[in-house]
Amino acid sequence: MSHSERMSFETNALLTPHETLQMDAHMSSSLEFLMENAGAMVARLIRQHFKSCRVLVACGPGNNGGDGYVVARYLQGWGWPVSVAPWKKPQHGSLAARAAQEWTGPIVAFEAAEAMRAELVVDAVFGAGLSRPLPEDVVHFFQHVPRCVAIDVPSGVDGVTGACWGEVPQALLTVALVRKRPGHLLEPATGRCGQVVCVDIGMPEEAFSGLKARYWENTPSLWPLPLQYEQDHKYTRGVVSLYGGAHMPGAARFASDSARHTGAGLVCVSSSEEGAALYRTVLPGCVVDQKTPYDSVKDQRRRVWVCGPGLTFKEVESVLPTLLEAQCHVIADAGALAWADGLPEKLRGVKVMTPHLGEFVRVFGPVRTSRLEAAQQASKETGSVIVLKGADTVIAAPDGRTAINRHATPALATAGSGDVLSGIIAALCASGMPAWEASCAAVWIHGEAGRQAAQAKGGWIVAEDLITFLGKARHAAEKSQKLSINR
Ligand SMILES: NC(=O)C1=CN([C@@H]2O[C@H](COP(=O)(O)OP(=O)(O)OC[C@H]3O[C@@H](n4cnc5c(N)ncnc54)[C@H](O)[C@@H]3O)[C@@H](O)[C@H]2O)[C@@H](O)CC1
Ligand SMILES: [K+]
Repeated sequence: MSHSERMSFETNALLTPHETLQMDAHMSSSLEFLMENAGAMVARLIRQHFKSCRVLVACGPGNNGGDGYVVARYLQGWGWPVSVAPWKKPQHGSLAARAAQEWTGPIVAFEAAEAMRAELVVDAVFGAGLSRPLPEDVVHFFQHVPRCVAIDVPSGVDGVTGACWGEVPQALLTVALVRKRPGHLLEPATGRCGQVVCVDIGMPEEAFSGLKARYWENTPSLWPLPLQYEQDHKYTRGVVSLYGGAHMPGAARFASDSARHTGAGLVCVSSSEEGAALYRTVLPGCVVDQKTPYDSVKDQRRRVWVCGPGLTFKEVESVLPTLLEAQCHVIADAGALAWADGLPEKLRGVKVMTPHLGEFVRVFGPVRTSRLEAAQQASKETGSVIVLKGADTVIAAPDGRTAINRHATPALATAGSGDVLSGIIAALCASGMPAWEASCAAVWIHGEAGRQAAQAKGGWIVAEDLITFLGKARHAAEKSQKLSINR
């Protein structure tokens, strides 16, 4: 059992609407208590973030609306001027209907004019499970809202994929209940959520029984990094190999430097005669040879390979099939992805693929669902871990485990940054981490190095800067892991 499976629903696990329904079914006798707590917590957060002002709570017919009625009651109890605008009344006898009955304050029409009169609107129309386009009148209403706080998600956000069912409200603050949802971390929803704060509503532990987390926010508690030991030598730390192209040597240089700075014990670079002469001068810390891939893979220590950075179609063709035949652990990027143009089966056996969206589409075809689902599907079909890069990098494993990374910075958008990431993944795979955990850890460390470099350099960095911060970034992850163990 992997570390993440044992963790069940730790705080970085993300809840899908389907899992929320399962929990609710489990906790049917406590739902009223949970709704009361949810409403009270949202009201408290509003009190923390805003001064007393005219509040309008927009309530839908379901439990999201139910939470809204409770929020209204608490704010009014603290002396705030509050009205409720029901979009549709809750069904008679439902939990939300009971919450609505307890609201004795003003009820106004669900109209743009009312939204404009308010100073703050609470969006309690729909929760994260909405599966149809937002009704026109809801869109129109929220176009006139001054400041908005959303319960669960801004209405119209798909809680799993982060897709928006039309023009969703722009919230300043979104209050997640129990755990965040995948959609909170994925674009375009993230941009509509504002600050996302997760609150504890007193959900008992037993509600999680039988549930197995499948989505996580990418944090260091998800992937234990190997420690350093007194007895370590370079081979226990791990060997990373790459094939260095003769035409674009910079990419292989970034990948090998980054593997070394992340902790690989040894990096071996194989190349042609012409390439090897060049790599010997620019990579003094690496073993450079002119071995054919066929000869290289005979060395059982050279199991982990980066293939693709800086390679032409012909070079990939001459290396990758041999590596896959020998069942090496291949991290495929750049040229290797271009080589598979429209034919993902050519990459069968690759451990990790690291496409950005353009490369992903080139290999797998247009994304017809969401980026999240497309990455999951591609991972399932190919058996490879898919690292779909972006501001919200998705790391999907063939068994369905999916991490979403927000630990990054726009400063990473610089040439060579992807080569650095493939080197980090390789170093962590070579140290013995399983492919998905290594990929998650690498994406986090890459983001942390970017943040540290950007801070040190005043915001604008190049790939070389990133590499010099990798050791510190790995150390930051280790420190954070120690803290979470001690908690
Ligand atoms: N276990 C938890 O995490 C808890 C969740 N709670 C709340 O429960 C919410 C989820 O409640 P629900 O599952 O009732 O979902 P919603 O509150 O989103 O309700 C959806 C309702 O709206 C109706 N609807 C959607 N589109 C419509 C349309 N175009 N025309 C007419 N009706 C339409 C649906 O048929 C459904 O009845 C969460 O968002 C959260 O606010 C809280 O009450 C506390 C406990
Ligand atoms: K909402």
